[in-house]
Amino acid sequence: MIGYNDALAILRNVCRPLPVQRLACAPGLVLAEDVFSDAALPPFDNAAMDGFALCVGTAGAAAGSCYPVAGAQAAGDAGLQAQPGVAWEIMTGARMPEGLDAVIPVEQVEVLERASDGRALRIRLQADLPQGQHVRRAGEDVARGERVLTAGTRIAAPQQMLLAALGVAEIAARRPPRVALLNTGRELVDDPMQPLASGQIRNSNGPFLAARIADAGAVLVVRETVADDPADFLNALERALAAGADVLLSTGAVSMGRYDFVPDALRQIGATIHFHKVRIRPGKPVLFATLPGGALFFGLPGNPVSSAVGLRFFVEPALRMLTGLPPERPLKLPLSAPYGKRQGVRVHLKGRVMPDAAGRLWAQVLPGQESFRIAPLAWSNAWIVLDEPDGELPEGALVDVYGLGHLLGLQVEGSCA
Ligand SMILES: Nc1nc2c(c(=O)[nH]1)N[C@H]1C(S)=C(S)[C@@H](COP(=O)(O)OP(=O)(O)OC[C@H]3O[C@@H](n4cnc5c(N)ncnc54)[C@H](O)[C@@H]3O)O[C@H]1N2
Ligand code: MOO
Repeated sequence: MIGYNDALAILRNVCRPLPVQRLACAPGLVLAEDVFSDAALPPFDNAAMDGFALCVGTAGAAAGSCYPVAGAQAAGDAGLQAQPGVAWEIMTGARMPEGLDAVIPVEQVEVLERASDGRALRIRLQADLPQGQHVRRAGEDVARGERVLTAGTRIAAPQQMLLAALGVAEIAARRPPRVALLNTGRELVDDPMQPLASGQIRNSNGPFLAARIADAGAVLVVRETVADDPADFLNALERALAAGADVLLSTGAVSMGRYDFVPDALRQIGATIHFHKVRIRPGKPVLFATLPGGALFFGLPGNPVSSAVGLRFFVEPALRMLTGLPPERPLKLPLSAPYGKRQGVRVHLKGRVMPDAAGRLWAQVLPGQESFRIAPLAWSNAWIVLDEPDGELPEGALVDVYGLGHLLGLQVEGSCA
């Protein structure tokens, strides 16, 4: 049986990034090339405050100085040339009139004279005004030609904001992978309203994995439940491929039981099985294959937590490889209590990361680590991963911690005080 690192090396060899396309900017795309700005941000000098714009030079202007006001400049008004010695009323974001170099906020100005429409005609400064005050300079945020985003960045709202500000309509990117999910097992019931017959259980892996696949930046194109019949399974596989799936996932039927048909069914259609069974817990029977047309196939074990580990530690790294995201790195956090690791394999533990009263984070191994126990999974907010070999870990030992999803980060709420 291979170890996790060898399995990951096989994934790296097999998973080729999806083709690069020119696509309209949208959250979820992963940049395939660096983005350089062909505009400056801000695009022109503008006011950071509502007030009055003046030319004060390097000496600045002193409190008490008086100025006539030539007019008003609002956001959206085109540039204009200011005459020496006059002020312009100005609004936040308005283009600075040419020749003016400082803005005094309206709160620091006394209006000495107003027109009949209320417009200020003459002002006195109530504070000193240094050159450059409250002026946002062109290019201060982003210079023209600057590299603003690097290849391998996933577009989320902040990147979308930057690209929108720069007027970038299209990027060289990789689309989200398309994933199909087939849950196998004649015991499974999908309809929550359907009473369970003897021996039946509800399909809980299906909704869990569907939600996790969306969180993992992929698009679920097919989700089916199939009985323990290889022919039904292969038909469902065909439908998934016809729907354009890049990655196919199955749950169940991948271990040693009499009805564990997935490996044989895959061989029957000429799939290449790269590995089956990895030295991990839970999730040992995980299988990875390439289908004849090139689509990737992951056979996840049926036990609920085993399917979760299969998705998090095999499928999600593969999704990163397909989209050109760099490998994930775990956080290192201290264990909240001693833990004796005796499983003889790499383990993925349902964990809870919580801040103590001082705000320091601790990683707790939750009780109930068996792979059929889903209640502790619902209380977990992290995976604690302990690699081979075994050993006694004292309280405070630094361990590898992963968020629940590769794009979710660590979501810490509440406190254990
Ligand atoms: N003799 C051996 N038996 C088992 C071994 C082994 O090495 N030798 N491995 C065990 C391990 S570890 C795992 S994990 C499971 C994996 O089995 P399968 O992948 O073949 O899964 P099934 O037998 O179909 O189901 C296992 C378990 O999970 C429940 N299940 C399945 N699908 C769902 C679903 N969609 N929602 C909720 N629960 C599901 C199913 O009812 C079974 O209880 O094999 C061990 N056995
Ligand atoms: O490895 Mo199984 O996934 O322990 O239950």
